Amino acid sequence: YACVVKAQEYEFPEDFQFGVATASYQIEGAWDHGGKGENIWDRMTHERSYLIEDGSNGDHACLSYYKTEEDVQLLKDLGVHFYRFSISWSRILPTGHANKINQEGIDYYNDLIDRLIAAEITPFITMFHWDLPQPLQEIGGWPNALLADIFVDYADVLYKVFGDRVKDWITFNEPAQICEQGYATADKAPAYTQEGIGGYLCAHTLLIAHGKAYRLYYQDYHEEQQGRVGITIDTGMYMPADEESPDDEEAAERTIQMYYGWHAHPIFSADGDYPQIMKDRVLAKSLEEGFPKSRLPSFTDAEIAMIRGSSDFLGLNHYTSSYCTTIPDEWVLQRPSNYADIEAWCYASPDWETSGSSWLTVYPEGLRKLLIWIKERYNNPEIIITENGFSDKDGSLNDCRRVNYFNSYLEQVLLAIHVDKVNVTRYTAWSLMDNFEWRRGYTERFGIHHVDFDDDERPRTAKMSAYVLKNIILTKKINWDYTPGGFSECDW
Ligand SMILES: O=S(=O)(O)CCCN1CCN(CCO[C@@H]2O[C@H](CO)[C@@H](O)[C@H](O)[C@H]2O)CC1
Repeated sequence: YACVVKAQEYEFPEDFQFGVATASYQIEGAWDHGGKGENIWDRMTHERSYLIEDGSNGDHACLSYYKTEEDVQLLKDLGVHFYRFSISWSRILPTGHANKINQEGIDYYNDLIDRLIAAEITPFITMFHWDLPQPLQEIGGWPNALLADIFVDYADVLYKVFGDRVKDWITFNEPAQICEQGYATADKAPAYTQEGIGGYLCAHTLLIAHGKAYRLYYQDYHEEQQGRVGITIDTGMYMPADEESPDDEEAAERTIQMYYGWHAHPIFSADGDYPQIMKDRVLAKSLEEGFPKSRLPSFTDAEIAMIRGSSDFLGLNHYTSSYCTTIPDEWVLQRPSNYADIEAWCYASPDWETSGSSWLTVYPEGLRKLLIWIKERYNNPEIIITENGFSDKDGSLNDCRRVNYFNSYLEQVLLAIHVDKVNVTRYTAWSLMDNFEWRRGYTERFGIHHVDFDDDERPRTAKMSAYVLKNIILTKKINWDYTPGGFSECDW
């Protein structure tokens, strides 16, 4: 095994940056305070609480809306270079439309931004992390193409009000979760089941919205503000179950192209537009199902050109991977769906360590393989890992398994940088603190700080992983034998 390179002798480059991430609905609370309007997660968790594992919601969450000073102190103690957080659209524009701007909402984010800058921490803002204003859902939500221009109006307000101090923007967090889970598989708000249709219409609007928001920045703001605009797209690494099987190889490639390429190819590929394999397969399936045309909308040539290259970095959320194989015909869903369009069966290896989340198993090498895949397919873009993290259910402060996850995945980042020459410039750990984990409520914890949700003060307590991350940021190295004071040794 001499060839197994231990990444321990590698260091993170001098200018490599570390940060942590959160999202507005997951941490802020104050759901109806400070002039904020209702969003689709408020509505869904209030009206359909049975969809949330513990019947909870984000009404109070971590009460971060009232704890800016305390949370910025946590970030200072960690020594992070940047903090990735998201803006609640309905806190800035309560109806979603730019005709009514809520000054209290602006004041809240200005206070956070100014405190971060005073602490020499770069604010890294996500404009949209799933919390769509409810009135916009009532005119159809993202499947309504008109939402693209309404989103651009929102982005315009953000650039104008915060752009003098905020130079790092992400338009959308995870189009697949917003669209396929929001409008097709019902795993995310607004939890519709327009399988094979809702997700495709939603993502079509989102890609146009993203492209237009990017072009607006360069048309009206970049010259003066000199910032950057990107997008965050999530994906696992999909690998053939049997490396010798061409069918499995094809199933894996089809999956990453039609789950990840769906959103990444229009922006980051040389040609732009949806992946050809996706256009071909969805059209063929649609005609087979009796549709007069493809369920996948098509871009005009002008839209393809407008969206192509519309990102200054590639934001990547990665947690886990899968092996893929083709599914037997009898397994193929007899109804339209993205899943049936892909027609692959992907699963985690039983050998991989599990976590507190059913979908998250630990396969660090998957991250390196994915980084190489992106480098080769999208001409070596600047990659910012905008989320990576591990969940448990017990919230233990002695979170050895989370430490193991971070050390192992960061080792793969080091190998990708030094051996494979992938241009990764930043790493963001999900999450700064335990928070509202969507339909899992508070039953799954991703935080490097524990939050006591039974205490009205929502006290934050640093877990061992916070100290380990702090040490990595300080030393720019992975130190497997580092045990912070006050914690018992991990048995690896
Ligand atoms: O790769 S595989 O195909 O084998 C399995 C993929 C399963 N998906 C991956 C993306 N994930 C959304 C992550 O979602 C992100 O992660 C955090 C933790 O969930 C959330 O709290 C954040 O808000 C969100 O940005 C949902 C589950």
